[in-house]
Amino acid sequence: MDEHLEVVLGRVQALPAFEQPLMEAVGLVLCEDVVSGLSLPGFDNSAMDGYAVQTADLAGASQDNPITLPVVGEIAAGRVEHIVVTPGTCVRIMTGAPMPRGADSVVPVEWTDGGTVNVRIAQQPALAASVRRAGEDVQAGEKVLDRDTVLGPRQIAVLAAVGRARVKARPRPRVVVVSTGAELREPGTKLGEGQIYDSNSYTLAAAARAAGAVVYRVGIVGDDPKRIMDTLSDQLVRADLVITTGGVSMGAYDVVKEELSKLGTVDFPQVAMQPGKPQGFGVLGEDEVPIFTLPGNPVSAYVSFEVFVRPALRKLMGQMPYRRRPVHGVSLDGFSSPAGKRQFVRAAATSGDEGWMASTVGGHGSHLLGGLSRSNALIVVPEDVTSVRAGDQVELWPLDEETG
Ligand SMILES: Nc1nc2c(c(=O)[nH]1)N[C@H]1C(S)=C(S)[C@@H](COP(=O)(O)OP(=O)(O)OC[C@H]3O[C@@H](n4cnc5c(N)ncnc54)[C@H](O)[C@@H]3O)O[C@H]1N2
Ligand code: MOO
Repeated sequence: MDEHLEVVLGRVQALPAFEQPLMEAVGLVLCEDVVSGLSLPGFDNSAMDGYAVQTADLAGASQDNPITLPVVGEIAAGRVEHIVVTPGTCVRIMTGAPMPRGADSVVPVEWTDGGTVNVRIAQQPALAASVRRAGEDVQAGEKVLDRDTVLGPRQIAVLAAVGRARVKARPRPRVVVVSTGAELREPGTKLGEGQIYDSNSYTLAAAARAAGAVVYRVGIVGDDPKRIMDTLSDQLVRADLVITTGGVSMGAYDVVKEELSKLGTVDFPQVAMQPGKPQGFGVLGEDEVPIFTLPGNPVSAYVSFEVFVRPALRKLMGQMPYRRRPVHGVSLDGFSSPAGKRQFVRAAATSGDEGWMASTVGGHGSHLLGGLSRSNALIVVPEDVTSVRAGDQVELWPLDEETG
């Protein structure tokens, strides 16, 4: 399994970065150091709704001994008023409004009678109280974000605040998902005898989107070799990565393996893991677009995505770490595991005061989707372990932590 993952990660390279509007860049990896062109705050301004004053005028002001000052003007946020606060006067001011010349502190309105012609002030502010200084947050010329930062809401906040409309970031990979198999029908339509709904293309499209990709779910293409190959070649123009499912084991109609093997650019190894033994990986077309041909069994397809495709998508996006961060915990159930294969067991895991605990859900069969839907983790059993007892320490992959 590790060898195959190395092959995959050796082949997939991070997508080139380009300038993106801020909202397109949410969740992407920044590919430049961002230096602020301006200071934050950009000018001295009030932190309170109140009165801009000369502090010295209010020496000794108290509840019992309020001091009255004439109000010589008013400044709201966004206004430029060239009013000067001279000794013995004050200016009504709103939060975020530029400090007028002459004033050296702000009295919050709660300490006053709220007057607009004259105001009674019952407390002396400290010098510079409630004044937000130009540049106290960010200085012009200062680096605000480092290259390789993943852009979340807090990083987008500072980018917008320093006036950036676009940033250089690695784009979301475009992923094409195709499912093969003559038995497949689209959910919402009627099933005939021997037919099943195509769940894999939905599973994989959802998983790729959760990992950050833009997904084109092509859906069912049947098992006609020409149709499969034509669809793949048509889709290549909009794909940074292609995923197919089905048709890669030993059956008489395993056409994906048969047809793609002829190209010589896709390999079909048997990987020592369960589920997910029959794998296919390689490149297609002039642009050498990476392709994963995942097994058709639904749980195998999903586990294969987790083990191989998700790390590849994260590498395309430049998002470290590529692999899921494993945790350690206790298995609450005992079960057996095949010798010589790494096994991924569906589990419901919780993390509490005593660390991680995991119960197995459903059976081990690669067709058992009911249990998969109740799981939120995989227990990973090494190749040389053939039985896990209740209470044993195990490696766990929590599956719902999209950033880890
Ligand atoms: N003689 C052997 N038979 C099988 C072997 C083997 O080594 N020797 N390996 C088994 C393993 S393990 C797996 S996994 C599967 C892989 O099969 P394929 O990738 O060829 O997939 P199919 O045969 O097309 O389908 C397998 C199974 O999955 C269902 N399926 C397929 N696509 C979908 C879909 N989009 N949504 C829902 N379910 C899907 C399909 O109906 C089959 O039941 O091969 C074993 N056999
Ligand atoms: O190894 Mo297959 O991928 O489990 O059912």
